[in-house]
Amino acid sequence: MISRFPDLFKLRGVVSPRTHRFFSHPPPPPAPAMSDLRPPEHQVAGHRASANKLGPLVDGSGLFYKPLQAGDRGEHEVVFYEAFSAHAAVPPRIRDTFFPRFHGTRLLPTEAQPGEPHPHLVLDDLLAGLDAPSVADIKIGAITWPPGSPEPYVAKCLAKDRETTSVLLGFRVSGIRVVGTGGAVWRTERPEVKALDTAGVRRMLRRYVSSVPGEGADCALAAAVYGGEGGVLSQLRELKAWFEEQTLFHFYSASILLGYDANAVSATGGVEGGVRVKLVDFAHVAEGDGVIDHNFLGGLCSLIKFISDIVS
Ligand SMILES: O=P(O)(O)O[C@@H]1[C@@H](OP(=O)(O)O)[C@H](OP(=O)(O)O)[C@H](O)[C@H](OP(=O)(O)O)[C@H]1OP(=O)(O)O
Ligand SMILES: Nc1ncnc2c1ncn2[C@@H]1O[C@H](COP(=O)(O)OP(=O)(O)O)[C@@H](O)[C@H]1O
Repeated sequence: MISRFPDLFKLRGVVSPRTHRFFSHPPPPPAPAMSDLRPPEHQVAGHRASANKLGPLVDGSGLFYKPLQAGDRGEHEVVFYEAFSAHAAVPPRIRDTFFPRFHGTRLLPTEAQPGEPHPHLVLDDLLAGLDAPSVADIKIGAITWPPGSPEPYVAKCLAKDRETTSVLLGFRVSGIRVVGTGGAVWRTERPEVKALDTAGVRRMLRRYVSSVPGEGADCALAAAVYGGEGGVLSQLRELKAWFEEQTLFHFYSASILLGYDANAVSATGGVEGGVRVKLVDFAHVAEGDGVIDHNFLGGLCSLIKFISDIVS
């Protein structure tokens, strides 16, 4: 195993990883047929599956299949999930509330590589069961590359962090999809989100909880989705409390994924079935080494402030 962060294996309480154990976890459900696999309709950011590109797949069974990325990145993400899933010091409530459950890895056929099955992480589909998912992907941290990254990669990330709001705000919006009244879907385009400034980020966070079509933002759902018991704010604060303590992992380039069912927002407040606040994308997680993840924590505090301003 070649890993940029070999010490991740040495974390206390971690089950030692064996690589290429693509069928090593609790008996996996039967492999889906290629005809059942499709790119997730609700994906808002990241690499997308197409005829010549690998990307995540779903099969409607409640599972999300993320292809292992090239180089050591894919294996690194597997190692993270194995370490995190088994780590004795991770509170079960944090693991279960804020992270997708990991079901091991699996070789799957893909359209991009016919005849050459590719290993995929098998995760819970975080949007499963939502009738009309409104989704936001927010990449946390002013710095998005882990220590020890090769210089060209650092330069590429630094350029993106500067061009976007990452450096300034400690987070950037990577993609949003909102289901409005009547089922109309509004979603961001890549060039648009990349060009967002502070005012643009504020606009997007308002748009996410608005029911009007197009660009408008009435924030009609802000109290239900962002505020209240179990809303986004209270969950982010719970997550923040853990980040104020945890020194196990540094979550470079990870995103917070928000999800709610636009058809389940109650007029009297709250969202039936709750609002989902989850972390995704762990290809660049580094060892915490006894130090707080101030990069993630700072971005999280900044996001909390933006959202609480909208609620109030
Ligand atoms: O592959 P690229 O150049 O399109 O960049 C990916 C980004 O797409 P972008 O072009 O910025 O919209 C992509 O950005 P989004 O998630 O789409 O915001 C990720 O940052 C991805 O990094 P990783 O999956 O965390 O390793 C980025 O991949 P790497 O830069 O890590 O290769
Ligand atoms: N477990 C999951 N369940 C549902 N959707 C997910 C899950 N993980 C990721 N996604 C969707 O896929 C997108 C990209 O995921 P990510 O892990 O960030 O991939 P990449 O490494 O290509 O950036 C996210 O923005 C989100 O829309």
